[in-house]
Amino acid sequence: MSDTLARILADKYEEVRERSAAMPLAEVESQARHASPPRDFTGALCAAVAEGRVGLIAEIKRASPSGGLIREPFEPAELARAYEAAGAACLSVLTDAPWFQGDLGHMVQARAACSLPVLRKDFMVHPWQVFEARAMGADAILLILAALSDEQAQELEDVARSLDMAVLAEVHDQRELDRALGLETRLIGVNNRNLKTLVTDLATSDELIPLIPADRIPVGESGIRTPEDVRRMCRAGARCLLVGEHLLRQPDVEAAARELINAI
Ligand SMILES: O=C(O)c1ccccc1NCC(=O)[C@H](O)[C@H](O)COP(=O)(O)O
Repeated sequence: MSDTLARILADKYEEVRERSAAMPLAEVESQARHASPPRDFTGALCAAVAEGRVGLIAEIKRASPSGGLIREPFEPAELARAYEAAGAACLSVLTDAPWFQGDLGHMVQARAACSLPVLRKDFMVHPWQVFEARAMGADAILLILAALSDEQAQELEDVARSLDMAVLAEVHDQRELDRALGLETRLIGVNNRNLKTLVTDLATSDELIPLIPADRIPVGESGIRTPEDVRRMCRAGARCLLVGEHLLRQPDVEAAARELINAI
């Protein structure tokens, strides 16, 4: 099967089935509603942009389907501190285990090591995962429109909003963008990576970001490596960027993040 997203989702539904059997929804919801308040993810991005900087969402991931093993040794807390020192606005932490060697513990460690708001980067398909994310400290979740029906996306957004979490709605084509604009979130991520084929092309952002209405906040995602890539995303209309692999492959992640933040 060549559709990577479909394979990931099949595993994810099974994982959620097992985990929710071990802890009932009401229990994980109660933990989420009693967690300490979330950090302001959207506000941190807006503040960076208002100060004339790139609003960088710096990613923490050990591995990925397209990149294989990306960083070893892998120290989420150290990476979080380096990203914060560089001036990143927010963090994104992969928590999917089978495909990214991620773990909710990575998110907990990263968030505890800094004051930045943190996105739980995973394949969210059920409210149980949103409650779990908040219970473990997440300030924001990702909703991948390619992985969700309109009804699912709306339900997950409603749960996140009820917990004061931010939502990053991710799209890869115009149809998904139109659907994302039916949600209330202001954060619209344009993923340059096709999650079916894993091919990355920054032209996706050139095409879609100009179509995003001015009352939303476009976020360019994936395949961003150089200061010129950053300027290209800015020319398209996105001053907020989500960057992972390029940073994580550098020995000095702080310098690498600073180079991208200061590219405009
Ligand atoms: O990165 C992958 O191979 C991948 C495969 C299937 C689904 C999602 C995938 N990645 C998630 C992301 O979109 C990236 O982690 C994120 O946008 C950062 O991209 P990059 O800077 O290229 O690491």
